[in-house]
Amino acid sequence: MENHKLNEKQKKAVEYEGRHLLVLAGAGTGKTRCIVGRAAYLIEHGTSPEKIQILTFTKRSANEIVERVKSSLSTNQAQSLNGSTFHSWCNQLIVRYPNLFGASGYTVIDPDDQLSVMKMVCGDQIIEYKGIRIKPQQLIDIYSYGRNTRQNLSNAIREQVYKGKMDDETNDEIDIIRPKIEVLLKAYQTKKGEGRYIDYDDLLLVVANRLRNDKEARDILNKQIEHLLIDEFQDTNPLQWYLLEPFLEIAHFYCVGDDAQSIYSFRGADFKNVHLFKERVPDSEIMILDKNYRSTQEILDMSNWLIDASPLDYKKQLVAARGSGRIPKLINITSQWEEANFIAEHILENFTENNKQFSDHLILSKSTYYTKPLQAVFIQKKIPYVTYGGRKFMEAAHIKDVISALRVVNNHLDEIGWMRFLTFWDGIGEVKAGKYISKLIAYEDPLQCAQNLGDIVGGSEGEAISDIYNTIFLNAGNVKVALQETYARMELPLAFKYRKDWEEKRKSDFPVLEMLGDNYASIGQLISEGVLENAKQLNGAPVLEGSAMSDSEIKDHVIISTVHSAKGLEADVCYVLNVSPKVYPSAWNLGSDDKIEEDRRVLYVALTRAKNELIITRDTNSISTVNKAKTVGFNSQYFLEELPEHLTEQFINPYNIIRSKDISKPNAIDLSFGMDFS
Ligand SMILES: Nc1ncnc2c1ncn2[C@@H]1O[C@H](COP(=O)(O)OP(=O)(O)OP(=O)(O)O)[C@@H](O)[C@H]1O
Repeated sequence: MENHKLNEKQKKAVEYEGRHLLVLAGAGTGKTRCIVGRAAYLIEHGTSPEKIQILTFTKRSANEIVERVKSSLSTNQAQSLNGSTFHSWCNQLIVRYPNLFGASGYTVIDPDDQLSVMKMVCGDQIIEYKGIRIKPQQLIDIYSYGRNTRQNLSNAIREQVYKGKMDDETNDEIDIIRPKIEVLLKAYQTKKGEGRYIDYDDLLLVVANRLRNDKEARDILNKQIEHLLIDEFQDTNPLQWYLLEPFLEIAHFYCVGDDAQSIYSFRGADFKNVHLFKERVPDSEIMILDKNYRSTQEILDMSNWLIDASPLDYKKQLVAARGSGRIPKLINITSQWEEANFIAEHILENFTENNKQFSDHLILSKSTYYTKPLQAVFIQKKIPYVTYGGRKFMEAAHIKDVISALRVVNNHLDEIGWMRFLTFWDGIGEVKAGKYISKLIAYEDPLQCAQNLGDIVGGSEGEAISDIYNTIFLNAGNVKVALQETYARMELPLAFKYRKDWEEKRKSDFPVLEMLGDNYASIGQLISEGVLENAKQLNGAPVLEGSAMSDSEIKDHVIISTVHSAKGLEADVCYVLNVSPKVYPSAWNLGSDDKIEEDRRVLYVALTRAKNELIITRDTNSISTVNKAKTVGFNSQYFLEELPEHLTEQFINPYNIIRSKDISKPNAIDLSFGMDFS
């Protein structure tokens, strides 16, 4: 099993006998390996897998860890091991104990739906003061930030609207704007209650509040959970801690984290959870890992240099267990097309000549938006790729249309669901839909809706809508059939609505959706859990976002990821894009030391993903602009400004790298034909 490949310190951490442990360790030092090893160790030593809960930040890493535990054990002992995100774990608890948490009949709404509710609440009201206009999305952000950081409304407004400024003028403005925001946020909460909606953050609160206040709930879960294994502990936020705290008396905590990789403060992450671990967690210990097994020393030298230049003291100097390798390359480019072509050529060369697979290549960018030219070049050159950090399967418009029909059968008070389902049909606009909805939500149950829907809507749309509603109602116990029947009835209008890219992109998602239906016992479960899952990971059926190649053909693909979605990933060759002034750190963040340091950690995470080859690109135009700006006293605080020369090898024009293999003057052609005519 995996423990055999553990070093002394890792082994000690895996076999920890005490109550609560934090494994504090640098990039690539085996934190994931420790979680995998710990779960396997516990199971091998008699803990039943159902009593172990692994908590991660993405469904992808949860699946990966669970799969690794399973394959590291000789029998299928780990079949029922559970790994999930905080949100989906809470959701599972709520679904498993509907009475205990009192949330049955509630619909989980995703961020898009949250925005719809907020828009309904705002109507035509506008909050505007001194040139600052607060839009519904910003209201959601303030609300979510306040709840995740457990800070009061004024502080949440300060962070989200005023970039954390503390001066008197800002204080006065916050005092004026706050009451208007408060009214709308309270109206939003009321609307959620009326529609029986719970948003993602509510999932955590529902569980946390119950456990904190109810001994019976703690006793019940005490029988259910023995060990919590928590990945990326540096990125837990105060709300997550509020949820975890009551579990301290229920379960053993096994946390792994790296303070130098904390990159989620904009969602309220607080790496004090790492620094204050011993104070907050009685009966706990901290163990440290420092030997890096992922990268060669040259890659670590650059990463160490970056983090060492921080005013924060991370006490991190990673040492490569693998020894020395290639020096990182710093490629200066003049346009994104040049960058895209260089990367595409480099990958193709590796693929055809160096025996590498596409999946040996990982491309990291701060935003997916920046990678659009790269994606276009990949499509053109037929390089298969997937993107991480893009839109989720269940959040795509065509999927949400079909799901909206199921939502209104599951909860006929679901106004967002009704709005989407009714306005899907030609001839029904928002005003008409609003009138129908007020009648529909006055009914006591979905059966009455089923009986009256046709009459309320009237005409051919009324017939179609009522037919779908009744069909779902009758098949509520068989999610797959309900989905098939719904899709069969919506296919034509769907194909029309999305005619631009129906055939090549959207249509093929529906067999996946139906397959997904098989995993759920009820429509309610599909809706509440399905919105939290990324269907890409389910049943091993990949749904490619962006690539023109058909999904089933591709097993081997390049990964294009945002740095934020790249936690835990690693690859032989890594390209870190656009490490330019004004990007690292971002020009937006220059006013805040905390944000500059977070950008530094983002770059650190990116650099430390590479195993053997690290290729960094940067825009020469922005360097020359910054140089000019420097003469007038502007300081970009660019991270690579003082980069010591020996840490990287620099190139000016990337084509030189590919073409430098050729000589500059053409030889005369040598036509010795090699045919022996003797
Ligand atoms: N004891 C070991 N012997 C050999 N290889 C190891 C050992 N421990 C870890 N590795 C390898 O080192 C790499 C990094 O390990 P892992 O992903 O567990 O680190 P991590 O600390 O979670 O990294 P990060 O936080 O940067 O994502 C992996 O390829 C892993 O297989």
